Amino acid sequence: MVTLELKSVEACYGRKAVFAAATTPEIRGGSLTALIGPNAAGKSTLFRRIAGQLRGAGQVRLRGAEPAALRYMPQDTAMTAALTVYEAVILAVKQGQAGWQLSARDLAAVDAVLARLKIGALAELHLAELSGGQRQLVSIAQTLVTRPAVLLMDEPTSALDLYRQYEVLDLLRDYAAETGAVAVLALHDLNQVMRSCATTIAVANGRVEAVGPSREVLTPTLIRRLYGIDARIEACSRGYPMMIVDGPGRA
Ligand SMILES: Nc1ncnc2c1ncn2[C@@H]1O[C@H](COP(=O)(O)OP(=O)(O)OP(=O)(O)O)[C@@H](O)[C@H]1O
Repeated sequence: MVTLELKSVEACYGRKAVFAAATTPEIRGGSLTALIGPNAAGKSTLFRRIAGQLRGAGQVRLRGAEPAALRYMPQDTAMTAALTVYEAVILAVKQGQAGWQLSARDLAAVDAVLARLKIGALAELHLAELSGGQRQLVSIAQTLVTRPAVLLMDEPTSALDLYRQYEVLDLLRDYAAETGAVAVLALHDLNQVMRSCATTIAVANGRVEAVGPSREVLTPTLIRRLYGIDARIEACSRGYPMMIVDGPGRA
């Protein structure tokens, strides 16, 4: 079982502290965890701190996996446009590996991830030729190809059409269930969170405001506190909880 836990974690840029002491209970692998909060709340900053790109006091405790088995997919992925899709995913396989030789296993992993994301037909295209959504799917392929034990994905569905958003979330949920990976996704769509993510971490104003099962955390009270929005939680025709937005909260 892979788990991730934050103990009084500080995350700052120079003297500007975004989090002074973020603490969570153990986040267990095997299902998706949402990281939610308003713009500039610190979601990307917390990912960078967990991924080791920012330093600070406190402890990021990873159990059941090595730090090298963590992959962070930033919101804006810089891609070298001269590469083809296939080459870009190969490059992701070789990251952290010694040497440039490709094994049959590496090639099979690339083929498998492209097939799973249904982008095999794009393999020979250059990244510059892709649409925004296609580029996001390639980033997801690069993130998943090494089968990481910990995934931190910053708004992984933001450029995808509605069908693809749900397809990718289902794929990530299946991946976490199959591998036992801890998978934390920063998401803005709370309906997607309620449908796909077992656990939710809510952040705002440099604090972890709530952590727990999504259905318990995502209450109208919390939504109003985080976003200033009046909302109700009802059930859709398939029984999933749905947030109905009534509008900005009245003073
Ligand atoms: N490189 C940086 N240097 C200094 N401050 C930064 C830097 N990156 C982000 N910040 C600041 O840190 C705070 C948190 O930003 P962050 O990008 O983590 O928010 P977020 O929750 O991911 O927002 P969004 O939902 O808009 O993507 C903001 O006040 C932002 O201005």
